[in-house]
Amino acid sequence: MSDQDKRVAAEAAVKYVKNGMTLGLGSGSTVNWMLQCLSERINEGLQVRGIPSSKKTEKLARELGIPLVDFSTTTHIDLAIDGADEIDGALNLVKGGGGSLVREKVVDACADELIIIADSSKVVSQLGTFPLPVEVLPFGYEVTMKNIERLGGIPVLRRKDKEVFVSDNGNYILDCQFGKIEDALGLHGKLIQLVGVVETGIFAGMVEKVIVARNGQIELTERG
Ligand SMILES: O=C(CO)[C@H](O)[C@H](O)COP(=O)(O)O
Repeated sequence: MSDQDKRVAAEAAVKYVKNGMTLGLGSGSTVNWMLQCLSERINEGLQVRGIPSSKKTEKLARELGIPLVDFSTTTHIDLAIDGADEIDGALNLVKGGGGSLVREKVVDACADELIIIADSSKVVSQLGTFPLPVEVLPFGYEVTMKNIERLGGIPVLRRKDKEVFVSDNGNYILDCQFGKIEDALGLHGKLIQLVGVVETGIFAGMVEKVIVARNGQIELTERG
């Protein structure tokens, strides 16, 4: 993991931002670098507006003077820029390490284009080393855990500072180990059908570009 590479990837992504765009603002430390780069361009005269995918992103964007727009007043996003926890060769992702997967998916899914930025530690040959975050309703979450176990997963209730982690939506996150994931969309399909599951951290078929920085050099992969 390298902060330098996160910044390099973030800078490369911001070059795709054009005047007048409505932007989906992802979440996480790599996106935080992107917000810094974006605010520098805004200070130089770029006019954009952002839709944040988490309370943390909203707070930082406000501090950096990035104009925000209420999601309820627009359904069109030109470009979303987000991070990831794992990226495979088919540009499928595992996301949600920061616990913002639901809002990220809502924002990313309605963008004309989604660019993922990451340092090279996020690139994997197969998804599944990073436990899959699954957002669930707190009500009856123990039953949901058992149902996830029946699908072959080992769910762990996420905690932060010894307290149960609560998402921006008031839900819990189960970090689920499934071993290597052969069929990302298939696994998502099974999980999302379980009562109590709100969303999974599998983002499949959503990404147009992945910008990975490795030792300061950019590697761009585009959906074929
Ligand atoms: O999905 C996410 C948050 O829910 C983040 O995009 C993901 O965890 C990557 O974060 P970072 O850039 O800090 O490694």
